[in-house]
Amino acid sequence: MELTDKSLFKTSCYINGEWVNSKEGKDFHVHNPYNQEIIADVPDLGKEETEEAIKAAEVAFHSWKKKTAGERSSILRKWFDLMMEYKEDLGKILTLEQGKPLPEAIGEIAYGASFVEWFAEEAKRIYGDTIPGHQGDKRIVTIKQPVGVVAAITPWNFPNAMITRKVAPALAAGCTVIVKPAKNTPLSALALAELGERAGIPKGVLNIITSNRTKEIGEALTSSPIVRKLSFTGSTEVGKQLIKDCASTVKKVSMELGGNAPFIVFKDADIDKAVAGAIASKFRNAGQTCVCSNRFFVHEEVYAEFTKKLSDEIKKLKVGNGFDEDVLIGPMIDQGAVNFVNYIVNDAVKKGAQLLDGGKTASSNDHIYLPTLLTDVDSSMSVYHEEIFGPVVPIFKFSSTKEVIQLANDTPFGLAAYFYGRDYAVIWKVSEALEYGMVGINTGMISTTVAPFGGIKESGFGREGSKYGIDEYLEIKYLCFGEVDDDEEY
Ligand SMILES: NC(=O)C1=CN([C@@H]2O[C@H](COP(=O)(O)OP(=O)(O)OC[C@H]3O[C@@H](n4cnc5c(N)ncnc54)[C@H](OP(=O)(O)O)[C@@H]3O)[C@@H](O)[C@H]2O)C=CC1
Ligand SMILES: O=C(O)CCCC(=O)O
Repeated sequence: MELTDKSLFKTSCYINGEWVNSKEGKDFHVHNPYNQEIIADVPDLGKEETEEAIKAAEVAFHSWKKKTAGERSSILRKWFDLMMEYKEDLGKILTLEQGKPLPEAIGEIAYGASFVEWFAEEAKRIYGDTIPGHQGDKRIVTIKQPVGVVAAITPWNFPNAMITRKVAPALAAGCTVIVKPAKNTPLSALALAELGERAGIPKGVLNIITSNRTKEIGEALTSSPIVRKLSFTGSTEVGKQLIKDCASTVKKVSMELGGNAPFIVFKDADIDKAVAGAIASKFRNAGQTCVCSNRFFVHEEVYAEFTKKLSDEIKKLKVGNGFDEDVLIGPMIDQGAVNFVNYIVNDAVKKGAQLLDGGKTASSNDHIYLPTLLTDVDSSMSVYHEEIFGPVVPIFKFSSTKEVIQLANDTPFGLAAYFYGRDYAVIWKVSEALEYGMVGINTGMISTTVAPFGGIKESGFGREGSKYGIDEYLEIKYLCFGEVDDDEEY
């Protein structure tokens, strides 16, 4: 892999403005998910280094919060500019450690950078209120202040954007941050820190801890009274544990957890558009995205047409090494992910589903799962209940709007939902009836910096991006001004 700037390939951690290694001299391997080759060794930090990072972030908080919004904004803006300048290099590092096709990886860098640009601007718009007093001698004002030291725990599926979506609003608000990236994809996080340093982020404001001792780091972050906020993206199971762990110090918490997105095709839908939307929403990152469509509900009158057209498109998807031209589906992140998708598909087939496409790994590479289409699927199968996190489309048949709303909502998750139809009376009703934080109507692509990203139910709480995203890193303080005696009349 050729980088225009080789110094972006960092293999040390970043704490208090220094590039550091493990005190115990421990490292762990980072693998290329396409061929399992070792691509780097990074520090396996523990509790001690985590506590040092927390301390550094606490010290830095006192000066960072005092910078003007304009000063914080211009540092963030420089960081954005550098990300865009090096987007090809950052994309290559991302593909190498995560596997997604290079154009998709570069797209993620631009997406990640867009949060930095957006929150550079939002830093200047942290407004308070004046509120009419409840008594004649009272004046009421609110101000917003940064919550303090933030911990961000991020996943491997978006190794760049899930960091910037948390760090940019935190820094804009005046908070300082400790990031623990996923152990599969630490290199993108370290490259971001390198560019952050070049942009002028002061020491201690952004700290990156890589570790193979996940639980130890998690406990050090969640038990610390200095850390006032935890923002997490990952599985619902881990999210629930982290919420419990944060209770002991009553931290402010944001959780962006798993999904089980329905994709509904009504009988009046534009079927070609629905097929294009299904491909876009399902196969992004080989299906390893929390907003990927998980269950496809298609009206019985258009079931055959939709299935045939989708199957034709699925056959065109090229799988392979993310660095090869025209590849649209790269490898799964690891063997565990391949095993899980295999289990989901085999369970469905055993219970009567028909396999129209895929259903196995590629003959050339057993970490690439072929795009898979299952029909005759029903609610007895795991594919109905579980987040697949892989390139599998299970199609269910429905006959009435009432029935499909019930099916769509029949899950503890509530992140994203999609539907295709033309009747605006139905569109409004369905939009309101779906118990999800985000709904795509006649589109399979909903993610953007400008809109609030987040879920309800067991998909979590809190919103990222948009004008709301910065609120997660702010506290509202209310000032009640009483009257001071003054003899003069005005
Ligand atoms: N909502 C989403 O975007 C995502 C959802 N998922 C779902 O979760 C499934 C499993 O994926 P997986 O990667 O295991 O997701 P996890 O939830 O295990 O990992 C996400 C992040 O949390 C960290 N983590 C895990 N356990 C702890 C802990 N006890 N304390 C502190 N941090 C912790 C991980 O660290 P480490 O890497 O060191 O283990 C990683 O940084 C997927 O198949 C998918 O269904 C996964 C990723 C993202
Ligand atoms: O799977 C995730 O958690 C990342 C969401 C990516 C997006 O913003 O669309």
